[in-house]
Amino acid sequence: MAGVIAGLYVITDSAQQAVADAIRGGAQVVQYRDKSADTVRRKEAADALARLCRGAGVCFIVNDDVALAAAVGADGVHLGQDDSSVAAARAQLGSRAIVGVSCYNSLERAADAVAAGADYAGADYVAFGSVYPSPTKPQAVRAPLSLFAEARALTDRPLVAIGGINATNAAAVRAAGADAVAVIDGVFGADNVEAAAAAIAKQFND
Ligand SMILES: Cc1ncc(COP(=O)(O)OP(=O)(O)O)c(N)n1
Ligand SMILES: Cc1ncsc1CCOP(=O)(O)O
Ligand SMILES: [Mg+2]
Repeated sequence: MAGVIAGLYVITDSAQQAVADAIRGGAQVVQYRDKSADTVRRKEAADALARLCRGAGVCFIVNDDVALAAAVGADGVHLGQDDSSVAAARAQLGSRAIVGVSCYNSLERAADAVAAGADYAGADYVAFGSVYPSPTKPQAVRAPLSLFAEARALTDRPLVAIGGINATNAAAVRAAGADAVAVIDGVFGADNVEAAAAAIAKQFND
């Protein structure tokens, strides 16, 4: 696993071939995000993605579901406001797991997420967004790009931007201070997934 959250971070609900294409294009992190209640399908898809990512040396994160992350040996979990706490996730996944937290447009939420508790180290990365209108989640709260400079003043941990990011705007997001961009439509909505991933990933290459 690549332990670092940086560059292109793709989010998918399963498509194996497309994920392999995105990794070839330069994705460094893959998140399994599947809102389906079909637990058998979720386990099979997460298992397959975990194997793919392990083989490629790419970091694999499960969205929302700490138990599923543990069951498939994922590198970590991504938690939103409706999900488990960082402390509970760490207790289940162990101290080496990567725990990311959605902060929407809230610096206060980010400060709380990265704060260490008595027996846990806080979040490993924090995510802000939607930074642009998102085709996947149009109702998502919007976060200004100026938030990244403010967030950098409160933590050294990786800052992830999400929402409406593509090859055209990724450079502006990086320039604003994001260490990684989490992308669904801008990669998996493209005719050529590998090329779309490469066009975003290369903007983080220097
Ligand atoms: C990297 C990353 N950032 C933000 C989110 C959104 O998480 P959340 O707010 O819990 O919303 P859902 O994705 O669960 O609908 C994410 N998944 N990944
Ligand atoms: C899960 C999530 N949270 C905020 S925007 C978003 C979806 C991102 O998808 P896209 O890259 O297609 O805008
Ligand atoms: Mg969530």
